[in-house]
Amino acid sequence: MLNNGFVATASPETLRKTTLGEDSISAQHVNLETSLRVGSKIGGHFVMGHVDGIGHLVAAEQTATSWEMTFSAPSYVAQYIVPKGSIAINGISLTVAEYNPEAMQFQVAVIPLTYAETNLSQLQPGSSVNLEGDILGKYVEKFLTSGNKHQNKDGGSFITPNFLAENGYL
Ligand SMILES: Cc1nc2c(=O)[nH]c(=O)nc-2n(C[C@H](O)[C@H](O)[C@H](O)CO)c1C
Repeated sequence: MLNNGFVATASPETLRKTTLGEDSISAQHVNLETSLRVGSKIGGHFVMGHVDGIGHLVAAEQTATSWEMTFSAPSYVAQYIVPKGSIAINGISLTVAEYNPEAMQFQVAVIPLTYAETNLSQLQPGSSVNLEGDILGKYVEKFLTSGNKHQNKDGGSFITPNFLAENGYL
């Protein structure tokens, strides 16, 4: 800890996967958030801080009530994006307004509070951002692709597409 801040160590994995590894990172503003307390209200979705990959701002358009920002995402992040689902951009919990799977681009509507409090306001077309897909999608993917490894006491798999659909995951 310093008097006016703190120092963090970035591992090689972090430098590989996030914008912290880019040459242009120095002197940039960062978004800070204290950890969620167990039992407190959740204002967005579960942001783990585990960045999956880097995306880019494609375009930003100011409307009467928000900034509509379009981002591109690499395929390994795009696979977790669903319309009206959640995504973390630079650690900010945001709702996906629209998703274009062919272009691997998605849009978010940034409200004035978020625009004022985060570094989204400093992005220019082409700026890189850290993307984190919703962890719920990662668990669903794991269960659906892990075959019969997850068995109930009778040897059958209890996680089936029907089970997930009935419980609101699909
Ligand atoms: C789920 C969610 N979605 C949006 C959104 O679609 N657009 C937006 O501008 N803000 C959203 N927020 C709130 C932001 O996460 C919050 O304002 C910032 O993290 C600053 O605290 C949240 C929590």
